Amino acid sequence: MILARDFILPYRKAVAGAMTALVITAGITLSLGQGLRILVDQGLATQSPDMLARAIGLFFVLVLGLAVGSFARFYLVSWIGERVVADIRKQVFNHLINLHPGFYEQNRSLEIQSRFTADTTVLQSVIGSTVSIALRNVLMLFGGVVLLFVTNPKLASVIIFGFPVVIVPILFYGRRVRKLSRLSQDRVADVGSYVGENLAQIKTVQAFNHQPTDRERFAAVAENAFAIARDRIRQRAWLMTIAITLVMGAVGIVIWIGGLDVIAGRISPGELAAFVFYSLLVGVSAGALSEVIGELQRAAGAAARIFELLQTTTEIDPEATGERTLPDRVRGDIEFRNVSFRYPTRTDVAVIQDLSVNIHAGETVALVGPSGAGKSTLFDLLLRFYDLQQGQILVDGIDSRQLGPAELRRCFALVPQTPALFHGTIADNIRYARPDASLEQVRAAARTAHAHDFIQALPQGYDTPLGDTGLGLSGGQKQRLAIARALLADAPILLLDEATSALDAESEHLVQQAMPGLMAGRTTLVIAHRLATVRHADRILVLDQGRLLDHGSHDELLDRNPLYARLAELQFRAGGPSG
Ligand SMILES: Nc1ncnc2c1ncn2[C@@H]1O[C@H](COP(=O)(O)OP(=O)(O)OP(=O)(O)O)[C@@H](O)[C@H]1O
Repeated sequence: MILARDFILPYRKAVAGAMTALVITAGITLSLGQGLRILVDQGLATQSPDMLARAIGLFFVLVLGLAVGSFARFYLVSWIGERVVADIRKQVFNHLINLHPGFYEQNRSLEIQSRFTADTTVLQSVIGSTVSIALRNVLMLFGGVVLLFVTNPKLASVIIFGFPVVIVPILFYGRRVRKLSRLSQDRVADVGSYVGENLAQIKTVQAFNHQPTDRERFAAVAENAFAIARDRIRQRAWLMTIAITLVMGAVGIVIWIGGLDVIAGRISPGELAAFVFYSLLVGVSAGALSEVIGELQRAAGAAARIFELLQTTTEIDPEATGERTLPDRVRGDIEFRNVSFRYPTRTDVAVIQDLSVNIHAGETVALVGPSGAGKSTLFDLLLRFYDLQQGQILVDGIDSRQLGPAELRRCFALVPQTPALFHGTIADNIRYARPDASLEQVRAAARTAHAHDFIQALPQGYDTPLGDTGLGLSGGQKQRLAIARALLADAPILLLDEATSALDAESEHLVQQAMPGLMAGRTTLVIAHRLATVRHADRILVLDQGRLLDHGSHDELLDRNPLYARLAELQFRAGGPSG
């Protein structure tokens, strides 16, 4: 299996060390019974302090061995668990971050996140402890049974016959407890997600005075969790009671039968003591094994889910290097040649239909069309998030499919409609495309993007940490950060998706002012929502239902294209200084 081959085999030395420690500690634990026998028979029964001292001496040697062995076992096994899980997490992340974006449309990212964290944690606890507990107890169980027979075959036979009577009820209740504890964990997760959802939306909750309803609903969730937990506790209490009664009852019977043998002189007291020790050991190991079996099954499930993720193949491999490379200075010519495209999840709709257009280096082209016309899809295709079914997209005359995705994407800087900000400082976010950029370069980009002033006004300036989603910044400020990032990326082609309505007039004015600096010397494709943008564009492409209806300047299109005239009237908000 992949787990053993790819992840555990590299650490075979640690595994061998752990196994050795495991066998040694199990051996010592088993030999403690023999030590006990010597202690009772030679140390105590002979009433000789010398013999007692020797027996105790042996005992301490064994204990020392056990202590050292347990240290090695615990350290090595836990180390392997943590090491393997760190490797798995890295490998899964490296795989996920390269998967084609389409994958995330078919799989909920929350689900994938839970595989990533919860399932790897299960694996970690299993590799880092459960497997070792299981192996140790298997060794103890078999060793214990063998030594029971070695110590006293007659009593051992009594135990073996009595074993099922003790173990079957314990297994039965053990299974019920396990089932209930899984249910109970699920209910606790419900409690967690209910709290998480409501706290994340706290303003909506309070604005609509929804607290009484939430209190009631949450009470039900919490009470439900309690009810399941109560059942589990009750079963567990029964399990404990039955286990103590049966195991101790069995021990009592053994002591009784064995005691009679001791009195009759058929066996020594030490033998009886060792025997009781081994029967307890066997009982405890069997109990422990029954507990970890469920855990091992859970781990098998977790491993399967993780490796399923690793085995999904990416349709567009960003690591792949195509057969061609671009020159150092890309001019930024783009050509769509008879491009047709359907999304893999919805093959019945042709989102782009036989689209051909030439965009020249340095040109600013506005994409305009009703919602769903396919404007964003063109960006996705340019960035090769999806592959075309028909036609070609050429950059500087080279078919983009002949370029490796990484080679292709270095030609583009993207400013999405909702700017994506990441955990880190403002400077980190601007540096996103060029992590090695100096603070001076970051500041220069921010100045051109008209972001410098508001950044300076923040208490920590460029070192202000942003929350996961850029919490604490206005829509316009986020947009200008995204522009600064694109500026610093310094790519020959700019893909700009204008925000539709997130900006107030003032921010929009600033964003508009930042535009010329951004567009200068670059080929710019902009999904336009503003009059100012279309007026400034060299050319406007009018799209409808995946087709290119027309192209030309604002005034030409107003005259001759009824769809454009309608869009111009309805859609373009005259934001910022119009041209
Ligand atoms: N990932 C996807 N899977 C399947 N269909 C999609 C996907 N993304 C978009 N579509 C469909 O493709 C069509 C074009 O969508 P696209 O987002 O390109 O339009 P748009 O012109 O950018 O619209 P808007 O201005 O509303 O953003 C729409 O009908 C949409 O439903």
